[in-house]
Amino acid sequence: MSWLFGAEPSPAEPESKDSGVIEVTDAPTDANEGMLSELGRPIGAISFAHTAAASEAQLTESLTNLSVKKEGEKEAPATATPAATETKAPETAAPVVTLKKTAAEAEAEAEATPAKTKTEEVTAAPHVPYVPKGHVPAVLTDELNDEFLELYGKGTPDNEVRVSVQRNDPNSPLYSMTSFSDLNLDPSVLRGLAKMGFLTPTKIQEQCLPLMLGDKRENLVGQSQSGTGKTVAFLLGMLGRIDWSLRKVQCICILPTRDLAMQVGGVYVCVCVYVCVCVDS
Ligand SMILES: Nc1ncnc2c1ncn2[C@@H]1O[C@H](COP(=O)(O)OP(=O)(O)OP(=O)(O)O)[C@@H](O)[C@H]1O
Repeated sequence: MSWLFGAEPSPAEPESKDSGVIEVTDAPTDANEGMLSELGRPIGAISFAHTAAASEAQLTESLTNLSVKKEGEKEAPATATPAATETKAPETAAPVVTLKKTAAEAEAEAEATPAKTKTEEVTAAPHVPYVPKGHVPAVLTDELNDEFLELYGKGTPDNEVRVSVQRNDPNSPLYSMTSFSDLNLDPSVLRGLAKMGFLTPTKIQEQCLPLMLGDKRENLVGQSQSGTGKTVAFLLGMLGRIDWSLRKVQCICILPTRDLAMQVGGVYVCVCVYVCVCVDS
């Protein structure tokens, strides 16, 4: 499953000299297995790669192949997709950001583990473009989207309490000293984050975002425990790289299952509530 991020169509479409595509994957990796058993809780991984100047034709072909693969195979690993093979090998090794959890957090999370690790059968479904309900024009009223925030943005009341408690614990991976406004993000994105109640980044976000959004275009692999904010980390990394004036595909997000893609799409809708970008799957 892939998510495409691009700017809303505009009349003038200047060619960008730097029209590379960002590919993001979010999946558990085999390399995590040791840590999984050590920590007793799933550790997700995100990877963030800059693909040099892929043409729209290449991109369309990659996406067509992705759809074909999806129908022909039960679940193809994200790294085996044709789109992934377009990625140029990084000149230097991608930085790896890994966060370990505290004993207190391990205990608190032990109860949630069965639900998080539960695997579901994914049945092959015809490819139907997904249009998020919250995909609306950039100019939005403050009343909009409360339904989405409830569904996706803040999670269950239990989760809200858990997240807010941990965010005040300096030993928690959810704790962070910096603010999103220090991260050079578009004001509309900051507004969306504030609407979700996200004022400061979690640790994985704090460490990954400067690398993803810095002047030097670095590829990155990030690992942290489940529920520590990786999804928002890679979404912000993509959004921070989009040139809003272009009406071409600029980001592809590859996810291992349709369910996860829907979930990430929901978060995207919340974060982008004040931003005008198109999403397709
Ligand atoms: N900066 C933030 N401030 C407050 N809450 C946040 C922040 N970032 C993420 N959250 C919340 O923390 C919870 C977990 O985030 P998220 O699902 O992105 O974690 P994850 O690491 O991607 O988890 P998984 O590995 O299970 O996919 C969600 O309820 C999300 O809304």
